[in-house]
Amino acid sequence: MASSIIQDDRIKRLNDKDCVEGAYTLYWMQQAQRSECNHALEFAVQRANENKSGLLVAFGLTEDYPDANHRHYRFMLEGLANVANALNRRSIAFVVRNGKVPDLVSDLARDACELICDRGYLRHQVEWREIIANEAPCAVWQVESDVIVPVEIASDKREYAARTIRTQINETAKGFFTDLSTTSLEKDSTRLSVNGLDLTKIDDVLLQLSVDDSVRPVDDFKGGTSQAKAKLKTFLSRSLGSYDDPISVLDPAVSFLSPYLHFGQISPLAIAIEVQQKMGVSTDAKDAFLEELLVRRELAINFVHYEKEYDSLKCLPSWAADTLDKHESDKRNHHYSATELENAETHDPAWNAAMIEMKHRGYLHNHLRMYWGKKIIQWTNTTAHAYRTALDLNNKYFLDGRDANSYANVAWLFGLHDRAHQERPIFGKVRYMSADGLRRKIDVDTYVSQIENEFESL
Ligand SMILES: Cc1cc2nc3c(=O)[nH]c(=O)nc-3n(C[C@H](O)[C@H](O)[C@H](O)COP(=O)(O)OP(=O)(O)OC[C@H]3O[C@@H](n4cnc5c(N)ncnc54)[C@H](O)[C@@H]3O)c2cc1C
Repeated sequence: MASSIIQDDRIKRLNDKDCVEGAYTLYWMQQAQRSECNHALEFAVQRANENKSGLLVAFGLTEDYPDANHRHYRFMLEGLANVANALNRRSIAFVVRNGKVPDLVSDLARDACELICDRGYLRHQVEWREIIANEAPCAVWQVESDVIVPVEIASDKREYAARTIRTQINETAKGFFTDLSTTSLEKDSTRLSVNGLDLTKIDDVLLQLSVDDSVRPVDDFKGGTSQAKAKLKTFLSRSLGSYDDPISVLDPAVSFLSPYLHFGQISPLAIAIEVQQKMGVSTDAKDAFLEELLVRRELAINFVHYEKEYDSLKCLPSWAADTLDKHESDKRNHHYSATELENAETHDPAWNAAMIEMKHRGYLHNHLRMYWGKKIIQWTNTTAHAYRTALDLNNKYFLDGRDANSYANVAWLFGLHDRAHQERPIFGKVRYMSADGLRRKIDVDTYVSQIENEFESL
């Protein structure tokens, strides 16, 4: 059922200042880059109507966003162009400005009655909110919209594994499966005059930005909510029903939604509701998908929220750190530098194909990500070097990189959220994955020839 009610658990005051006289109510959009099923946006509309003010939505584009390159910026700008059109249709003003995010938001906050922001969980996102809540002369509200269950409701501590958070998250999720309807903005705000970047000319915007352009945009993924919804529609009609079946390499039954989730171009709640409501699909298939979207994804968010060292090996459980340490000097039969790995110059055609696909498509199926990452541990000389190489390549090439999922899953390769296994060379008690293990999951030969055919000439 559609409702404009935003659960109190999603809302938090970030300072104790009052609502003041101002030219507009300001929504600083950063994580939830969408106009649909965005609790922060709907809350901002409600506050603007209450304040009898217009609504300005502002996005801060910074050239030195951690680890971002041309591939990420283009995808994001395509999404922001979608947001601009959608907000315009709702008579809401939207501005994207380039600069230091806290400075440009604080600048706009000087003329605001109130400021509303959404919620990302990485270190710099938290720091930006703290600075802005301090500097804004008005009340600042945070509204959490990129999880199904608000992170502190899911758990009040860092969880050990999926098994320790699953019951609580599945139980509490029931209270949050409420679709969100839109509230009309009473005061047309499209005439608010604020200068920003022209999103009808993304190429020009990209030329103005000094960002790393060594990683090119990809053909298979275009950014934006409309693209995300098209992917979801295809997934629901063609693949959800076989989500719990073994994968076909040529046509994997996955949603391809991770880049859109990463940039907040689609809401996890909206996806989950559509999955639940889909007729003619088994409960097992739906549950298997929700295990990933709800339990695993929100376990990763629990991890970056409660673990300060989420991007360092210090985050590992002690059993994993100890066993890797004990086996660090074990002999490696193959040894590659970070450059050889990045150039896909190993003896293993399946691994090379995965690296090539990652570089050119910006995406890999989960089984291939596992194999790719486990082999980096096996073929590099220290755990620290393996961790840094895997995380750097992950964040450089994946469109969904630099996400809570990136940090949790790269650390998972080294034992995070996992249990001890039978001890073996190099890995110690950390889970191992062999080439045969990959062969049991996918048709490796077909996969390798498919990648060679598709990307050989590039
Ligand atoms: C070494 C390694 C690195 C990874 N790096 C990333 C990364 O940088 N960014 C990223 O989003 N995911 C990462 N993952 C998790 C997972 O592989 C991807 O989320 C998934 O493959 C994305 O494809 P999809 O959207 O088609 O997934 P689907 O199977 O359609 O799943 C739907 C959604 O559920 C979530 N999900 C699926 N699998 C996982 C998982 N294992 N853990 C947490 N959430 C999951 C994602 O949000 C995904 O979009 C990594 C996994 C491994 C093993």
